[in-house]
Amino acid sequence: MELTKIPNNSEELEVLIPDKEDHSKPAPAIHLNVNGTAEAVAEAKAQTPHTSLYQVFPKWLRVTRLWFNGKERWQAWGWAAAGVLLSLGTSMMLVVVSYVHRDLETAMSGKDQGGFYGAIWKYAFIILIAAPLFAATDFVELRLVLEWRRFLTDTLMSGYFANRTFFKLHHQLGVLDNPDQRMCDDVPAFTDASVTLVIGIVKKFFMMIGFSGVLWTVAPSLVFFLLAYATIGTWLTTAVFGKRLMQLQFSQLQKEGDLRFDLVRARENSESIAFYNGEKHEERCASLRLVLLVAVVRIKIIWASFLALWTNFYQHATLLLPSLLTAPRYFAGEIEFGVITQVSFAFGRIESALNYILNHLNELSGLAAQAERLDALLAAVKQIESPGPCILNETSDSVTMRLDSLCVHIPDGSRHLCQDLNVELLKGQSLLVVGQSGCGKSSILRAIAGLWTRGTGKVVTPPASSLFFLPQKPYMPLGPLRSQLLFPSGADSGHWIGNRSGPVPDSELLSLLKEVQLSELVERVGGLEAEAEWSHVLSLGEQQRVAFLRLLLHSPRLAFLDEATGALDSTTEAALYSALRRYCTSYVSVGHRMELLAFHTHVLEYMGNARWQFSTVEEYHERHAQQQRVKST
Ligand SMILES: Nc1ncnc2c1ncn2[C@@H]1O[C@H](COP(=O)(O)OP(=O)(O)OP(=O)(O)O)[C@@H](O)[C@H]1O
Repeated sequence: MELTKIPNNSEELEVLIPDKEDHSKPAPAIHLNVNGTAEAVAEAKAQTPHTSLYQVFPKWLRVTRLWFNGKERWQAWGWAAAGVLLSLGTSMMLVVVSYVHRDLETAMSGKDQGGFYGAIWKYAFIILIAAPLFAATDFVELRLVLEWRRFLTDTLMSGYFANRTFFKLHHQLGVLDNPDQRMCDDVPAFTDASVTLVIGIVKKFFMMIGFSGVLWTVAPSLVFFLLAYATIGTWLTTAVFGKRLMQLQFSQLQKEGDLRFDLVRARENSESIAFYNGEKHEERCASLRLVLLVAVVRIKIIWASFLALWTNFYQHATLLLPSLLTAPRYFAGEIEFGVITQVSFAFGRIESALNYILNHLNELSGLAAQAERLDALLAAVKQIESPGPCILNETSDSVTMRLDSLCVHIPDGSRHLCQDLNVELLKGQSLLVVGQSGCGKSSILRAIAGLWTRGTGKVVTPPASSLFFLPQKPYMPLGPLRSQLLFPSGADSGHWIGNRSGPVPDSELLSLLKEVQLSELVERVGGLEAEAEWSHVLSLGEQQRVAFLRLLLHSPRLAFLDEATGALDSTTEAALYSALRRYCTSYVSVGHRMELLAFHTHVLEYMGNARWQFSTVEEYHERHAQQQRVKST
């Protein structure tokens, strides 16, 4: 094991980095976004918010308003009102219990048998009412958390999947870590903590009102003392611990998400990693993530311990104060013995109510971190919804495809891949995009599909429902073979495909499987309803043929194929393109093989320096023949 120092703001922390092969060697550099541990911590620090607890409050309100001001607001307010009313009931019940206690103890100390049994009966009656009241409070709180969580996750997921935000968040912004973790983990934690803390504050507020009355009648000075004591204590504690704990909580959530993302990525790419023997690298990457996570949690534990030390000291400092103040009056015979215990009880309740924030600072800082992360996710989704000046995507029923003065930038805007590109494709025409690797062929398709919006100019195509894109990497969703063939339409929604009125018949699927040269597949895997991990069970070429079948099935007005047959041999590729010409009148392909020219009417060729040449296939051949002649002379 190797000891590495991870510096932090005010303290340095030693963390253990396991080095299983050679104990004397330092861990090798791991290429995450950073070069080493110290940089990783610095990066994490730069990403954590530098806001105080009070500054996070508007963000918490923004996230909370989504439900309470949204279309389900009546339900939201209904659950919240029920929660508050029940809290009021339970708090009042505790005040009543304190009076019964007082009577009970006074009766015992005065050897008043009748008073004692009277108090016992009262107590039994109160329990009869209190038990269902407390159970109902729990029920309402749990439902409130659940309904809020359902709404918030659903809203965030709608935003995430709308307008291909999930793609743009990942590829364009690149600044928001783990949106999936924010929706799955942060939302339930946020709703749970919000309900617990808000209902807790409401309960404590009612309790404080109730017990202040009790205390006021006996020792009004104690009420003033408590108010001043709690105000100073809360202010001091949040100022010293609040911001730091929130930052650490934020950082911890981020690190946990990163670690899980690493492990999920390793699972998704298990075959490639195994072929490369890359497991050591992956393990080291994940170990480093773990080291960073543990480092943050260690610092958090230190701060939490200091907070616990301070709150224990702060709370116990006043423990005997009520007895000290009321005992002289008891000895003088001015008050009964039960009054002393009631005052102590009321004092404790008011103190815990007033110091609620102080006692729950850990939870509060966790909630602040979650509010910060959810607000950032909402802001990122909103930013994507209104991206500012960008490529205009227009739809027209009378146009097959037109690019007007198109200029496509890479997502960070640092360079452009095409400039002033003008292309018009008429019905029945097809276009092959050619050029060296990395010149921007796929990016032009991304811009046409509306995935990349950074740039200028205009793209005019038929409506999205008449287009079909085949990406470089075929996607195999979970589910039976039938869903693989029908994707992106559902297995029970044949009417989505080409305005059909019913599901796609099996005979049609079998004949299309024949077209893409996969006629034996159904029998081989055990029928159309057979389920498997298709991306592992099928070869890349088979996956590309399944994807091609989807295209034939949907027979769109305009299809886009991004090296969609790259894993196939030339004969199969030619067979698929022959089928494509029968099923689809216009299409745009990206490809490297020159044999594909035979299946297209036009070519868009990369000429260097972000310039492209649009011509017919004949003009393309003529141009290249001329270039050959120039070279040979
Ligand atoms: N998300 C991204 N962020 C930044 N740059 C990107 C991103 N995706 C692609 N690029 C860059 O844009 C350029 C064009 O990429 P593109 O995928 O369009 O190339 P291509 O011509 O299709 O390449 P190939 O033939 O190898 O598939 C490349 O230099 C690539 O590094």
